[in-house]
Amino acid sequence: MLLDVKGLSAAYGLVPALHRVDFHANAGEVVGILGHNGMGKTTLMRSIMGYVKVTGGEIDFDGQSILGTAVNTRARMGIGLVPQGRQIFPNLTVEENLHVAIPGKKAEVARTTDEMLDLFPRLKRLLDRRGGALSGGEQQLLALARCLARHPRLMLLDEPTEGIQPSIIDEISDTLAGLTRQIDITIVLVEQNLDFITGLSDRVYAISNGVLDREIPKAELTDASAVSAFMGFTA
Ligand SMILES: Nc1ncnc2c1ncn2[C@@H]1O[C@H](COP(=O)(O)OP(=O)(O)OP(=O)(O)O)[C@@H](O)[C@H]1O
Repeated sequence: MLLDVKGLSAAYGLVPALHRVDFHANAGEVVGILGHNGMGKTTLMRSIMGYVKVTGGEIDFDGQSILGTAVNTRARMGIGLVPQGRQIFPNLTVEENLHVAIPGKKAEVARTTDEMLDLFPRLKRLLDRRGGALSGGEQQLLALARCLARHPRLMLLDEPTEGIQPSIIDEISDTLAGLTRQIDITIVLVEQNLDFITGLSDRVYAISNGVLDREIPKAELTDASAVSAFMGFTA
């Protein structure tokens, strides 16, 4: 098991956002977490990355507790986050956006940039374009490349389809599916898009009002009313 989250709770001041969340991801898996707006998806991703101070529970990464460690430490251990809204630099070019994400000397930066362009060939012809002038889908590819440039073992994806045209969503899905075949990576993604999540994930959980403690059985994922019940089971 690469990531094991046990009884994780988090709050904003006195307002609880996560209640005893339990889930895990095995090495090489794609794990999807489905939830409506405001259910705690972003808080969960940011808690695992270390941006949100948790109030209880445990997060083990590769058999080691990472609670209380800094974001940088978790990044060095091999955890990467592609944040909601992508947060690329709008005034830097695609190439510059990649370069600022890659640690190391010039040769290492050039080598890793080439590696990312092989994984995301669509970015090749966009290298000189400003981040702010990319479409939502292109920005998402760049955000994925920036995260992968640090060679994480676990990639956390916060709503990768948000604000992206349906036709490009399929391309993002194919790209992610291709990645899992090309490189050694474990993915945990949070989403509201059922088709996207079921198309990509080996296992799917639902989060509702900060509660996540049950996996949705595979057979139920094709039954919209069963999925709705899972998504609202604690409401
Ligand atoms: N910085 C904050 N301060 C106070 N409350 C917050 C903060 N961030 C989130 N919340 C609250 O915590 C709950 C969970 O929010 P979160 O952003 O994790 O949900 P989400 O599932 O990612 O939603 P969305 O899909 O809208 O991004 C919500 O009730 C939200 O209003």
